[in-house]
Amino acid sequence: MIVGLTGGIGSGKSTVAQMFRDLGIPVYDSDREAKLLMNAAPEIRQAIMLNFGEAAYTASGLNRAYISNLVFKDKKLLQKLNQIVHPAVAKHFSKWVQKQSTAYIIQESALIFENQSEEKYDQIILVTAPLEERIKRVMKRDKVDRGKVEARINNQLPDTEKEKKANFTIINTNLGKTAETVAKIHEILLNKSVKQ
Ligand SMILES: CC(C)(COP(=O)(O)OP(=O)(O)OC[C@H]1O[C@@H](n2cnc3c(N)ncnc32)[C@H](O)[C@@H]1O)[C@@H](O)C(=O)NCCC(=O)NCCS
Ligand SMILES: Nc1ncnc2c1ncn2[C@@H]1O[C@H](COP(=O)(O)OP(=O)(O)OP(=O)(O)O)[C@@H](O)[C@H]1O
Repeated sequence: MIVGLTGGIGSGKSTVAQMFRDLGIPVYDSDREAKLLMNAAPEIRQAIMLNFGEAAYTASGLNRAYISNLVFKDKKLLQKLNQIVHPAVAKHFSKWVQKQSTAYIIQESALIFENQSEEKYDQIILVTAPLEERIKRVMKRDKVDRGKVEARINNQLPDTEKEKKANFTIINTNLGKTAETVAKIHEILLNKSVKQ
């Protein structure tokens, strides 16, 4: 059974993902794998340099600050980047799935609803938190200004839209409560996987 784990920037997806890993569930981190592929796959590297210029890479690899400065204020460029990266991630994920053997596995991705890819999942878990709290968390975590966080939020759907489509919503404001909710969802998913 394939479970999607999504939520806007700073909602706490990675925090929740770690809680599921602690329960023994494999989690595929799409952000992380996208970055690895952007560095390692020659055809992706080439396509990115062609569209974003040589400055897209430095000696140490992908120049994330340079690319994010371009794409999060220009929807066409973001679309271009997504077109290059997302199919490669999807292919890599399919191979990864085949190697797993637990009752269910999770794909963590910020963009399940934005990409209209909900059909790929048997169940979808949404992580939410109040907008202002999310902005503050990311400003603190990444040491960036409010504008940088808001630019990304502007390229994501509002939680009100996502809540309608998710099977489970975790309101992540208190870590203890979040862990309790994760444990409950885990039990439900184990039950569902038996019935499948
Ligand atoms: C632009 C890049 C280089 C910036 O890297 P950076 O380390 O600053 O951010 P990171 O990848 O950790 O993303 C953090 C958050 O930004 C938001 N975000 C990232 N990519 C996107 C996108 N294409 N559209 C909307 N929001 C996005 C998400 O909330 C994500 O969780 C990077 O985000 C990227 O390569 N994005 C395109 C690939 C992608 O879509 N990844 C996300 C899911 S596969
Ligand atoms: N309930 C919480 N209370 C306080 N801080 C939290 C809580 N949940 C997560 N955080 C912190 O907020 C920040 C964002 O959380 P996390 O990285 O898990 O979010 P994310 O949704 O994966 O973000 P992104 O979309 O940027 O990858 C982290 O520094 C994390 O430690």
